[in-house]
Amino acid sequence: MSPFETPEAGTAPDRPARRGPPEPIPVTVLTGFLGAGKTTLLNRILADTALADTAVLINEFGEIGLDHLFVREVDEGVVLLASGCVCCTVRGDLVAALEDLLRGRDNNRLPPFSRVLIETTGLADPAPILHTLMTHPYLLMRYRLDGVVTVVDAINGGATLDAQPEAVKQAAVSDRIVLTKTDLAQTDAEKTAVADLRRRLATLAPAAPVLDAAAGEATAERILKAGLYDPARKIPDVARWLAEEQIAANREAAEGPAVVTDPNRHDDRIKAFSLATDAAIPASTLDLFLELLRATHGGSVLRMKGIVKLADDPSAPVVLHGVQHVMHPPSRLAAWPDDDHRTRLVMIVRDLDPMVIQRLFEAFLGVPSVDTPDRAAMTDNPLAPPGLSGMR
Ligand SMILES: Nc1nc2c(ncn2[C@@H]2O[C@H](COP(=O)(O)OP(=O)(O)OP(=O)(O)O)[C@@H](O)[C@H]2O)c(=O)[nH]1
Repeated sequence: MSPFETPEAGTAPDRPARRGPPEPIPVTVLTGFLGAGKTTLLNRILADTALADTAVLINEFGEIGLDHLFVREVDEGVVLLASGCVCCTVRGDLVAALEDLLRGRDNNRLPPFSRVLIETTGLADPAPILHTLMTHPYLLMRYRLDGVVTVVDAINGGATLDAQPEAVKQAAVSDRIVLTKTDLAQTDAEKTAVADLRRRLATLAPAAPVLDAAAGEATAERILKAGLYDPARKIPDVARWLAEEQIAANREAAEGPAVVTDPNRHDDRIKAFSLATDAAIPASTLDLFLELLRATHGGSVLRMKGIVKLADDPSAPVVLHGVQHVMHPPSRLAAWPDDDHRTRLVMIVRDLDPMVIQRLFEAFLGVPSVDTPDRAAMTDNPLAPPGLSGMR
């Protein structure tokens, strides 16, 4: 009997029932650079009843994960992968999480799911993830890589492709590209930049349709069910990246996995860290902190997201999203999404010492510290960035 065949309960052992292997479960990888709009898209498509039986794995970069709080109806089908990036530090966790999902499904601990969606971190190099899904012997028996959906931010996308090689890879391996934030392109210059970005994406991923999220094109039906992932339909670089992964996998098999525990190992220039406080923050203090951050270090902050306890109503926290130089309008939640009621800000910065921001944050909160200017010294300073001097 083949290892895939199992006798039906009650059948005579000498006449095993002929049952084929279970249908492999399609896996979709949702990727895209920091803040491009992956979680927003995930929420939108999970609301589609056609995806009610989807298990979701979320990978986050940073010491404190927040994304899982914002995915609608977090239930036992949503698994938060360990801190660190799924493409390097937690590749083993990805395999373990996928195995665990199957076990849960097989022993009825989890509801039966018929699709898996993996949201990668914004910094993920997709090649190792795809390589794992396409070559791991056990995963191959029960799962099949269905497709890669890459989310690209229409406003920041061009600059991101210039500066971040991961973003180029994310676009090049995609089966579908979801272009977000086209609604924010208002001026002629911004609209021209979006048209340039579309041309660039067409060169990087010639076979991938580009779906405009703001125009309602990114429906569950259109972005999932891509068929079977086929590296041959991608630009030649993709096959090379996947081949490099095979070399890395062989080395790992020979020498054992590299022991990496630092979620910041991804790129020495990029650091993820978090700020947290119990204190309720006055809205004006938060505004000033964000304004000073933008004015002084805006170019270095790739991503900022957080949940904030405001002094006016500490029971209704505010969710903040900053993506490079764009600060998205904050939204107010009716209640805290989990038991942790502290303000938590996750920052991902490039070429900046996290301590600089940590001190700035503490100065605004009024935490005394040696060699740190207090808030008044910054805001009343005639040399303060425009818009800040004289503000309280
Ligand atoms: N105007 C507009 N805003 C959008 C759109 N898509 C996403 N956003 C906003 O962009 C911000 C970041 O979106 P997220 O979905 O958190 O981005 P992400 O890719 O999951 O972020 P990371 O997990 O940090 O990489 C949020 O404030 C969203 O509301 C869009 O099409 N238009």
